[in-house]
Amino acid sequence: MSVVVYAPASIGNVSVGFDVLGAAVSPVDGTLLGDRVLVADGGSTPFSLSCAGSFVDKLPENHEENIVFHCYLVFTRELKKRDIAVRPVSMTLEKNMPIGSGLGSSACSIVAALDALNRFHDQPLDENALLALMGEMEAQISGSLHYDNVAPCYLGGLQLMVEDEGIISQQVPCFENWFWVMAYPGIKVPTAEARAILPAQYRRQDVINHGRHLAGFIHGCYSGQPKLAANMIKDVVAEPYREKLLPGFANARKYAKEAGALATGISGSGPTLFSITDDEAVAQRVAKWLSENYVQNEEGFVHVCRLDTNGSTVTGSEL
Ligand SMILES: Nc1ncnc2c1ncn2[C@@H]1O[C@H](COP(=O)(O)OP(=O)(O)OP(=O)(O)O)[C@@H](O)[C@H]1O
Ligand SMILES: N[C@@H](CCO)C(=O)O
Repeated sequence: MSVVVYAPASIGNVSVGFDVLGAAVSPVDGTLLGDRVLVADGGSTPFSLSCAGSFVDKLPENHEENIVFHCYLVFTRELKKRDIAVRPVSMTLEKNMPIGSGLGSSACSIVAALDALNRFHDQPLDENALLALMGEMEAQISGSLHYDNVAPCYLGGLQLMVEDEGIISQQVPCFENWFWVMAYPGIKVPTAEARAILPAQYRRQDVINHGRHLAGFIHGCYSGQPKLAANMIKDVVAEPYREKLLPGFANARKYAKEAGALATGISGSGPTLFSITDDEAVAQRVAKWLSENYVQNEEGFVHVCRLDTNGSTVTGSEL
């Protein structure tokens, strides 16, 4: 028996909810924008890991530094705590996501690995326990606990972190007709560095605006007011400080607005940007412009996406 799990790209923060809001996305043309992990019977070897995929060269050379190995360690730790037998596993990571991109690349590997390990063992951990482990792994990589990539990547859709009453994250309704244009310029911005440049404290007016924007956005989503929700997509917490890490971001946002996009922001800690529109022609026009003007090298790409409401999914038993 073996299982392959696909985990999609995600947009941390969605501009308006620093560390507490995230959205999973998938390209409309069916391209797999996410990592896949295969877990198969390891036979007489307790654990092995091999890696493939278009971004395999960007992974740490030592497999013990790969987050997938650490996922195996924490998963087996949890099984041992519960007196559940750990099976020998042979794992393969298909690394399709650029690292340090703002697309939740580490979250893709973490979610695909833990979901696949759990399925291979007949789901001994429930959704919340597994999500808590995913958060632990993301914190190990970025230096702080935030679920805004792993939660949408695992559960799908637009997710709000409530982190109370035993609930980590819950889904918020969003607008099915929105296109999310994702543009990765091809340069790297490490999450830990993009967090280190943020202020430790904020002015009262910024706190008020942040609360107004996030509450207004969630209200717009629940009351079916797309224009209000889109107008609320403004970031006073991270974007003003991170913009300098993203060459051409201000220009790109200006172009997208003139072209008719509803909102544009930094995806996670960047350098990927997202731009929202409800008009496919606008999405294609913005995507073309971003390909020609925001992408900096051959590693960059642009995808027109929809919200991925599935989150991580089984794609079969072979890669
Ligand atoms: N399987 C893996 N996938 C991605 N990064 C990994 C993996 N294993 C180890 N790493 C390391 O984790 C770090 C990930 O860095 P970072 O958090 O900036 O990337 P990211 O997850 O792509 O960021 P973002 O969430 O903004 O997309 C890198 O140092 C990378 O070498
Ligand atoms: N909320 C996180 C997402 C990083 O992937 C940040 O903006 O730092």
